[in-house]
This record gives sequence, structure tokens and C-alpha cells, in this order.
Amino acid sequence: MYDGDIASVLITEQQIKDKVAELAKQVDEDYQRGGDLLLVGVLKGAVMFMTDFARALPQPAQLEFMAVSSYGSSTSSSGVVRILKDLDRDIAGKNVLIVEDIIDSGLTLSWLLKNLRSRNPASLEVCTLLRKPDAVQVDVPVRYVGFDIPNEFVVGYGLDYAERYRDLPYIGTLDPKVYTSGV
Ligand SMILES: O=P(O)(O)OC[C@H]1O[C@H](OP(=O)(O)OP(=O)(O)O)[C@H](O)[C@@H]1O
Ligand code: HPA
Ligand SMILES: [Mg+2]
Repeated sequence: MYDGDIASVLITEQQIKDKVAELAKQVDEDYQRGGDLLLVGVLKGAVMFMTDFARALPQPAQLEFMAVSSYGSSTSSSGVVRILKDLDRDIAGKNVLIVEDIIDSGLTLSWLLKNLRSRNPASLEVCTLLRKPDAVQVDVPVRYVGFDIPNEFVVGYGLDYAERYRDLPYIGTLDPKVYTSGV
């Protein structure tokens, strides 16, 4: 699949699987007495992580999705976050856990936290599979982090470059020729 486009595998399918199980166990322990856990997956990037995470979570949770976009077909954030699809229901009084694939500049998440906080959830936390170094500088509280990764553009397991590579089962970096070939 995508022969020759992937320069290196950063995180294997098995490493992702093990991490998802570990994060789900942690979340399960933390939300034992809370009840009413509502997962908010951020489309489209978080779709693989969200569905695997929800199935690995021992306790029941409701699934909601929100679609926002700040990258378009570029490899750097425009900083302008747009809601492409809002939540279908009210989250007031719910224990909300945002499920993200990656925190890069942190702009998407800081905007999202502000937006969801204004809807008065009982609690609001974040679980991200990946985090890049710049995100640490932005003051966004992230309770659960799968992997801290280097500052390189990555694809796979939901993450795209120009809408491609989301369907890879692992996370990797792209061969530079992909950025210049204009496909
Ligand atoms: O921390 P940031 O620099 O804001 O970047 C992180 C966000 O960017 C990506 O989404 P994107 O806007 O590309 O939409 P997508 O999920 O549909 O690919 C990713 O899925 C995160 O939501
Ligand atoms: O490294 C990345 N890859 C894909 N999408 C992204 N959105 C923010 N950072 C990234
Ligand atoms: Mg994207």
C-alpha cells in the first residue's frame, strides 16, 4: 500500500494497539465513579483511534463526533479553526473526554477546549494518541498522551496528507518526493 511513499515507520501497528489498551485502562480507572462518559472524537483524524479506543475501554461510553479543520491540504496549521460538523447533542453535565489523533501546534485543541467548556460539561479532559513538541508550549491541559513524537509530519492511522494515507494501519513519515510531486 502506498509503495515508496513512506520513508519510515515511526510507530508500528502493534505499538499502537498496546498503547490504546494502556490508555483505555487508565481512563477506565479514572472514571470509575463518574458515570456518563461521553467521548468526543475529532474528525477525521481521530476516527481510527476513537473506534479502537472505545472498543478497548471496559466501561460503557457514548460516542459523539465533531469535525473541525485547520490544515486543509497543507502540512502546517492555518490557525483558523472551522467547525465542519458540530456535536449532535447537549454535553451539559456530562463527563466529556476529547479523543484526538494528534496535538501539533495545539491550536485546534485550545480552540476546541474553549468551545466545549462554554457548553458546561461536568468535566472536560483530553486523550491524544500523539503529541509534538510545540504543543507543550501552548498552555493546553492534556491528561492522556499516547506518544510524544518528534517534530516531523506524520501520516497513517487516521492522519492524512492531502486526504491520503489515513487508511495505513501504522504511523510513518513521508518520503519528501510526495510533497513535491503534487499528487
Ligand atoms: O495541534 P494542531 O496544530 O492544531 O493540529 C492538530 C489537528 O490537526 C489535524 O486535523 P486537520 O485540521 O488536519 O483535520 P483532519 O483531522 O480532518 O485531518 C489533527 O487531526 C488535529 O485535529
Ligand atoms: O503531523 C501531522 N500529520 C497529519 N496531520 C497533522 N495535523 C497536525 N499535525 C499533523
Ligand atoms: Mg488533516
